[in-house]
Parts: sequence; C-alpha cells; structure tokens
Amino acid sequence: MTPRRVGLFGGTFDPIHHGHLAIAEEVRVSLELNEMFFIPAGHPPHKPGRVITPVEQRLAMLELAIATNPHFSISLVEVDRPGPSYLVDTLHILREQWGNEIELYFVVGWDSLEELHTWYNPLGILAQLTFLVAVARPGYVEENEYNKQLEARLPGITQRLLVVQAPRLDISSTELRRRVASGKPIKYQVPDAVESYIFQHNLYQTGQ
Ligand SMILES: Nc1ncnc2c1ncn2[C@@H]1O[C@H](COP(=O)(O)OP(=O)(O)OP(=O)(O)O)[C@@H](O)[C@H]1O
Ligand SMILES: O=C(O)c1ccc[n+]([C@@H]2O[C@H](COP(=O)([O-])O)[C@@H](O)[C@H]2O)c1
Repeated sequence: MTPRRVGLFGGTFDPIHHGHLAIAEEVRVSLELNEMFFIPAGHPPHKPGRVITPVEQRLAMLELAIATNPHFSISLVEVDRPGPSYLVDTLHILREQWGNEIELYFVVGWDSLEELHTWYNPLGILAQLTFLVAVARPGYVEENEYNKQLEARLPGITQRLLVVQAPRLDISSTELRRRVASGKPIKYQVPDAVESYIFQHNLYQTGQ
C-alpha cells in the first residue's frame, strides 16, 4: 500500500494571507500530497514579546480562508497545548497519533529555512520529517550555492530538503497589519472573508 503523504504548514497566521494559501496549494499539487494541514502556532517560539492576536481569532480567519479547498484542514495540535509551540514536540505528537508509516512534508518559506538551525532541536525535527519543503519568498535569495551555508549550519539538512517553485507573492502578515493600521487596502492580499473578519473585529488597529 502506498503511504499517506501529508503536508504540514506551520505558522502564526496573524493573519493568514494569499502568500500562505498559494504556496500550500502549489506544494500539495506538485508533491502529490493527499492533504495539507495548517498548524497555527499556539505560542510562536520565535516571537516572544510580540503582541499576537488571540488564537481564537487567528483560527477563525484560518477556517474562513481554507473553507473552499477540500484538501486543506487545520490541526489544533499546537493550540491545544500550553508553552512554546516547538515543532519537534508537534511532530512527536503527530507521529504518535499517525504512526511512522505516514510521510510528513513540512512547508517553510525561505526566511524560516534560514532560521531553522536556531529552532529547538533542529536535528530532532529533521529526523521526524520525510522532507522539509522550502519555497522562495520575495526578498530572500535562494541559490544552490546557499545549500553549503545551510549545510554548515545544520549538517544533513540538504538531504532532507526539497525546494518547490511556487508563486512568489510579496505579501507578509506584518505588512498587512501595518496596512490596516494606516488605512491602506488589503483586498486581494487576503481572502474576502478574512478581510471582512479583520474589519468586523477591529483587528490590527495599532499595526503591531
Ligand atoms: N509570501 C510568502 N511567500 C513564501 N512563504 C511565506 C510567505 N508568507 C509567509 N510564508 C511562510 O509561511 C510560514 C508562516 O509564516 P507566518 O505565519 O509567520 O507569516 P508571515 O507573513 O511571515 O508573518 P509575519 O510577517 O508576522 O512574520 C513561514 O514558513 C513563512 O516563511
Ligand atoms: O520549534 C521551534 O523552535 C520553532 C521556532 C520558530 C518557528 N517555528 C515554527 O515555524 C513555523 C513558522 O513560524 P513563524 O514564527 O514564522 O510563524 C511555525 O510552525 C512555528 O511553530 C518553530
């Protein structure tokens, strides 16, 4: 029997935007994954001190955003536990639930890939993944040369790395929060339902 191939896409999603959605779909289709789970971080480990929108609201926007894609789902594995949402723990929990036969593909943008060696127990992360899947992000250089630097920081990473060419959308949650605070439009950068939710709930008024 062919193993189930599952995509995992972790993020703060504050808010989810079309950059996230476009790369998730591109990776799902190009790697022939059975499904893609979005994993909202309960307590993002690398954003201490930053004001993060309550998880209920980030989750509500995520639900609205993925509603039209039958291959997208949400995992509450990080929301349901206290403390920093370390990926190594998340993968451990998912492997316990789903077993070791399943193939796990964790999606990261290039900015996150460059930081991976600073995450908690990065070798433990790689050991539990079938592949780490990196996609380009405008503003970050991704070159084959760069693999040497990645490898120097985290030996073994390039054997576990797939680079997928996906649409390069220069959209970030930080910029969206700033745009809302300064009265600029966010239409067409987030799904319509997410835009409505943001304005109905007066989110991002300070732009932080
Ligand atoms: N436009 C984009 N293109 C490619 N990857 C992206 C893009 N936006 C986000 N990502 C990736 O999605 C994952 C989750 O990102 P996150 O939820 O932090 O969004 P963000 O836009 O980077 O937010 P912020 O600006 O608040 O840091 C990360 O791996 C990040 O690299
Ligand atoms: O495990 C870690 O130490 C770790 C450190 C930073 C980020 N992550 C994960 O990387 C994903 C993207 O993070 P972020 O902060 O860009 O939203 C998200 O799933 C985080 O939980 C994980």
